[in-house]
Amino acid sequence: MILVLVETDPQGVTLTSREALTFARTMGERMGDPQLEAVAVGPLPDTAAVLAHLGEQGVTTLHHADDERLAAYGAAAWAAAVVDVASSGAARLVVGSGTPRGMEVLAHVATRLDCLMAANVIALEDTDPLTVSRQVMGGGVFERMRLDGEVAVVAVAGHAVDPVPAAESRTTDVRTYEPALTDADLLTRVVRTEKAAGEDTSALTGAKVVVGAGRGAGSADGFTDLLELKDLLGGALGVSRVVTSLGWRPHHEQVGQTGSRISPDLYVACGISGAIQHWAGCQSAKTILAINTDPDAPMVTQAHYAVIGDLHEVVPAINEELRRRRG
Ligand SMILES: Cc1cc2nc3c(=O)[nH]c(=O)nc-3n(C[C@H](O)[C@H](O)[C@H](O)COP(=O)(O)OP(=O)(O)OC[C@H]3O[C@@H](n4cnc5c(N)ncnc54)[C@H](O)[C@@H]3O)c2cc1C
Repeated sequence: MILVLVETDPQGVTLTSREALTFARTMGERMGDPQLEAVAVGPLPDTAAVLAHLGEQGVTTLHHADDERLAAYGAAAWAAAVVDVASSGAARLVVGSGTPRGMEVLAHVATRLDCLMAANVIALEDTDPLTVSRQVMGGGVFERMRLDGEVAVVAVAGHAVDPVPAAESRTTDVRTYEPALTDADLLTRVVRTEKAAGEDTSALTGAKVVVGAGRGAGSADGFTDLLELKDLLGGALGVSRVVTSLGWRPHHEQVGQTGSRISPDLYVACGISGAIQHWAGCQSAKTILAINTDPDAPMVTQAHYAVIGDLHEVVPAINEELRRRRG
């Protein structure tokens, strides 16, 4: 059995957990172990939506740890709940998404199961022995890792795969259980959660088109055409750290290792050099168009398409053409 720890939100199973489900299903199929089960811990915001997502991914059973002591997140308690299912079901793999919570819980799970763990995994290379590719150093370096053991824990890097539905959807059975929790499991618990004011990154991380801007914008006043392009394409603005450090744009627009990770269909990177820390946040874009005066800038050499030129000339020309075509 392949067991996936899923995180939920009011829309059902989170995007990164659905990605982890797709990844786990593919692993199971290649390992000859297609039995895919899920575990969710604590209250579910919308059970029907969660089950719809799980059924679509081919999950046969949802193990729901429903215990009031789990209402507040705590890594050790969540891990105890996951280990309960993994041990009783003899899971061969425990998979989850590489979110901060996912990583934290899975690290506890691997310790409790005394088994191997690979984090930031982006691809399955081989099944015997289990070999995966993973990204490190903020996505700038790729490693191949072999896990010589019977059971393994895998944290899947965000946006490494698309959440593709299974060939056949399932009706997912729900098994509610109360995991065995010790006092020690409950020592660390979240007591309050609050959103940082003005730091809503959802428009950027969920955008299908992102117009990126770097130092090449020139100044805080240099964004007018870039913002117009963003509006014409129905997208979001993303910027480099130089731009936020200089105070030209707010931090929640930053893309990269210390900003948001984006995976749009199109990333138009204007006046951005493509430093490794920026690349870490945009490398999952399906198509990258770089606009830059330097033909040797890493963003240009790694992009699918590039326009070599001054963004203050190129972007207004694109905007004009888009407006003309739209009449
Ligand atoms: C620990 C750490 C974490 C970091 N995290 C991040 C992060 O999350 N995100 C991030 O972005 N950076 C991050 N950085 C900073 C990163 O290393 C780079 O310094 C930064 O990404 C560079 O921003 P930039 O490309 O806008 O500027 P520059 O590197 O100065 O590049 C500007 C580019 O614009 C081009 N250009 C200039 N004028 C024009 C013009 N008129 N038209 C077209 N092109 C023009 C130039 O040719 C150049 O390629 C981090 C650094 C560290 C050390």
